[in-house]
Amino acid sequence: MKINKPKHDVNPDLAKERLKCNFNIEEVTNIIDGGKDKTVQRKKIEDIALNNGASLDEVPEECLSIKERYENAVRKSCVYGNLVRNEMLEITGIENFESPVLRRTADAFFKDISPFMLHLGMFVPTLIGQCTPEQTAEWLPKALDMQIIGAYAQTELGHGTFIRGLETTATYNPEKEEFVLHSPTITSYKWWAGGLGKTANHCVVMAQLYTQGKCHGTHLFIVKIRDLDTHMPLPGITVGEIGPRMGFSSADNGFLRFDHFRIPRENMLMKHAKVEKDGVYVKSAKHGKLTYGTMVFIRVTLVSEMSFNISKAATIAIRYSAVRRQTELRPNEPEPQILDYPTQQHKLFICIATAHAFQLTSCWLWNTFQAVLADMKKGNVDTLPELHALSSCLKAVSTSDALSHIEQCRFACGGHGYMLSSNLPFIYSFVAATRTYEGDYTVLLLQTARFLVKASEQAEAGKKLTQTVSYLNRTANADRLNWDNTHEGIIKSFQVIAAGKIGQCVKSIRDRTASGMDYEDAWLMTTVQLVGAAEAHCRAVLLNTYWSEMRKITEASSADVKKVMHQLAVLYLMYWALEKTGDLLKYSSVSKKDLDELQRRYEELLAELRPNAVGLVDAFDLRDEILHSSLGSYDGRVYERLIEEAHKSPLNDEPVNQSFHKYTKPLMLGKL
Ligand SMILES: CCCCCCCC/C=C\CCCCCCC/C=C/C(=O)SCCNC(=O)CCNC(=O)[C@H](O)C(C)(C)COP(=O)(O)OP(=O)(O)OC[C@H]1O[C@@H](n2cnc3c(N)ncnc32)[C@H](O)[C@@H]1OP(=O)(O)O
Ligand SMILES: Cc1cc2nc3c(=O)[nH]c(=O)nc-3n(C[C@H](O)[C@H](O)[C@H](O)COP(=O)(O)OP(=O)(O)OC[C@H]3O[C@@H](n4cnc5c(N)ncnc54)[C@H](O)[C@@H]3O)c2cc1C
Repeated sequence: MKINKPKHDVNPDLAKERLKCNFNIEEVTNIIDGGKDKTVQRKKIEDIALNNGASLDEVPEECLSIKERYENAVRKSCVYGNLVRNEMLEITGIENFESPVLRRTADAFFKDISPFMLHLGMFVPTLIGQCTPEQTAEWLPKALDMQIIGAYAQTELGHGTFIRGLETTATYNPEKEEFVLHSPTITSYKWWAGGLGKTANHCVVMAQLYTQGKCHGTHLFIVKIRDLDTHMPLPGITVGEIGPRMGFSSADNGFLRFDHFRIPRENMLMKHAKVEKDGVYVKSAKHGKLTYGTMVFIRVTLVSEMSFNISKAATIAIRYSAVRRQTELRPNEPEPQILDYPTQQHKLFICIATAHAFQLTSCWLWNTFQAVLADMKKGNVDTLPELHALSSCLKAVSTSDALSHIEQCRFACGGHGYMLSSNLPFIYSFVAATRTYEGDYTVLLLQTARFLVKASEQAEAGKKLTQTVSYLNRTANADRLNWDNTHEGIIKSFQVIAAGKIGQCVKSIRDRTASGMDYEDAWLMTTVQLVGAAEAHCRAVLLNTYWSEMRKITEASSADVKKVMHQLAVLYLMYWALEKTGDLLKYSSVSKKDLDELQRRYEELLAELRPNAVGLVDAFDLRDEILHSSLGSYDGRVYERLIEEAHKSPLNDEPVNQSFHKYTKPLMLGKL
C-alpha cells in the first residue's frame, strides 16, 4: 500500500515497531474506511486535494496576524472549494457532499478551520432539510456551486440553548407579502454563527414568526445579507466578527443585527410550515420539532468527526512515544521507549479503541438516521424521539470523551505536546468547541433523560420498548445483576447500571412530588442524577454497538485482524468497567476479587497490544499533510522537525529584536 512516502530515513525505533506488527495493516484500513473500494476512493480524493500545492503555508498559520490568518484561510478555502466542486464531488457523487472523506481532506488545507465550513456543514444541509421542492430548486444549486455562501444564524447573544427563547422577530406583512426581520434588544443580536462575520453573503436565520398578530414560535428564513457584487452589508444589516476565541481562529464567527430588514414571503423555509399570501399560518409537520432537523443531522455526523479527531491525536502520540526515550529503568541499560511504560499504554491504547468504537457506532447511527428519514418521508414520525435521544447522548458523550482522550494524548507527549507544531493543541481546541456547540453536554443529556424516564415508565406498565431501550424491559425488575466476567456480562452490567440509575431518577422524582413538590421542581432537583443516568445509558449503547458491530464487520477478516480488532474491543469494555467500578459495585454482585482479576487482565491486554500499537495507528492511514505534526509524521524524525519548525518562528527572523534597543537596554542602563 503506497502511503506516506518518507522524505527522510525512518527513525530506527519506528522502523522496528513496524516490523513487530503482526496483522495486515491494509486490511484494517479497509475496515475503517468501510471496504476496499472505499479506501481506493478515499486515496483518489486525497491525491486530488493533496497534490495541490495551494494547501501549503510558507509561514505556519499560527504565526500570522488575525487578519492574515483569515485571508489565508479564505484563499485556501476557495482553492479547496473549487476542487470539491469540480473534481471531488464527481467521485463521491453530489449527494455525498458531506462525506467524511471530503472532511478529512479539508484538514490538509486547514490546521484550524475553514471560514467556509459552516456553508457546507450547516447552510447546505438546512436547505436540503427545510425547503419545499421549489425552494430547493432555487437555492440549493447556487449554494452547492458556491454562487451564494451561507451561514447558520440561530444562537443569539442572550440565548443559545433555549431556542424557544430567541428574540429575533419575523413579522409578516400581507400588503407587501414580506417578512420584516428585526432585532428588538441587545440580547437578540445573532452571535457565534461560523462564517457569518466576513465570509457569508446569505444566512439561514431562526426567528420568532408573527402573522395576523400571533406568534407561532421559531421558524427558519433564508436572508441575503450582503450585496453579491460589492459584498457590502445591505441597508438594515449590521454584521461583523465576534473577536478572538480559544480555537476556530482562522474562521469568522459573526454577529448580526436586523433593523426592520425586509425579505420576500418566499424566503421562509416552508417544508414543515408556511405562511400563505394573506397571512394565514399553515402547519404541515406532524412533529413540532422538525425545524431543529439540521441540529439532529450535525449531532449524528459529529460522532464520526470525533473518531477522526481521536485517531489523529492517537497517531501523533503513539508514533512519538515509539521515538521518545526517557529514564533509565535499570542502571546502565538504555532508556526505554516511553511506549513501553504501561501507564503510557493506558493513556493511549484506549484512544485507538475509542476511535474504532466511535467509527462503528457512527455508521450504525447514520443508518438509524436514514431509516428515520425514510419513515418521515412516509409521514411516520414515531421513530424521531428515539433518534433525538440517541443522537443527543452520543453527541454529548463522544465529544466529551474525545476531548479528554485528546488531552491525554497531549499529556503523553510531555512538553513537546504543548507545541502548536505538534498539532495537538489545535485538535484539542477544535474538539473543545464540539462539547458546547450543537447543544451543550449537560443540556443534551437531559434531553435523553426525558426520553429514558418515559421509557422506564412504559416498561413498568409492561409495554414493549424500542431497540435501544429494550434492556429496560429485561431489567425492570432486576435489582442486582449476578456478575459474569465475560464480554457479554460486562455489556449487560452496563445496561443494568443504566436501568438502575434511570429507576432511581424516577423514584426520586416520585418521592419529591409525593412530598409536595411540583413536577418541574422535582425534575430540576433530580437533574444531577438524570445526567448520570443518560450518560450510563449512552455507555451501554456504545459498548453494545461497538461489540456487536465489530463482530459483524470482522466476520470475513483474517485471523490476525480478527484477533487485534477483538483485543481492542475487549480493551474498551474493560477500560470502562474499571472506570465505573463504583457503579458496578452498586448495581451488580461484582466482588473485589473479580475487579482485581479484571485489572490484571486489562494490564495483560495492554502488553499484548503493545507490539501492534504503531501498526494500529498506521492503519488509520493519515497522511502527513493531514496530520500537520512535528511529532507524528510517518518517518518519526521528531527532533529534526521540531528544530525546523522553531526556525520558522518570526522571532528568529533577525538575531536581535528591536525591543532590546527600545526597552530592555534602557532598563539595563537605568535610563527607562
Ligand atoms: C469549502 C471548505 C469546506 C470545508 C469543510 C466541509 C465539511 C464540513 C462537514 C462537517 C462539519 C460539521 C461542522 C459543524 C459545525 C457546527 C458549528 C456549530 C453550530 C451550532 O452550534 S448551531 C446552534 C446549535 N444549537 C443548539 O444545538 C441548541 C441546543 N438546544 C436545543 O436543541 C433545544 O432548545 C432543546 C432540545 C435543548 C430544547 O428545546 P425546546 O425547549 O424547544 O424543547 P423542549 O420543550 O425541551 O422539548 C419538547 C419536546 O421536543 C423534543 N425535542 C427537542 N429537540 C428535538 C429535536 N431536535 N428533535 C426531536 N425532538 C426534539 C424534546 O425531547 C421534547 O420531547 P418530549 O416532550 O419530552 O416528548
Ligand atoms: C465554536 C462555536 C461555534 C458555534 N457556531 C454556531 C453557529 O454556526 N451557529 C449558531 O447558531 N450557533 C453557534 N454556536 C453557538 C452554540 O450552539 C451555543 O453556544 C451552544 O448551543 C450553547 O449554548 P449557550 O452558549 O447559550 O450556553 P448556555 O445555555 O448559556 O450554557 C451555559 C451553561 O448553562 C448550562 N445550562 C443551560 N441550560 C441548562 C438547562 N436547561 N439545564 C441545565 N443546565 C443548563 C449549560 O450546561 C452550561 O454549563 C457556536 C458556538 C461555538 C463555541
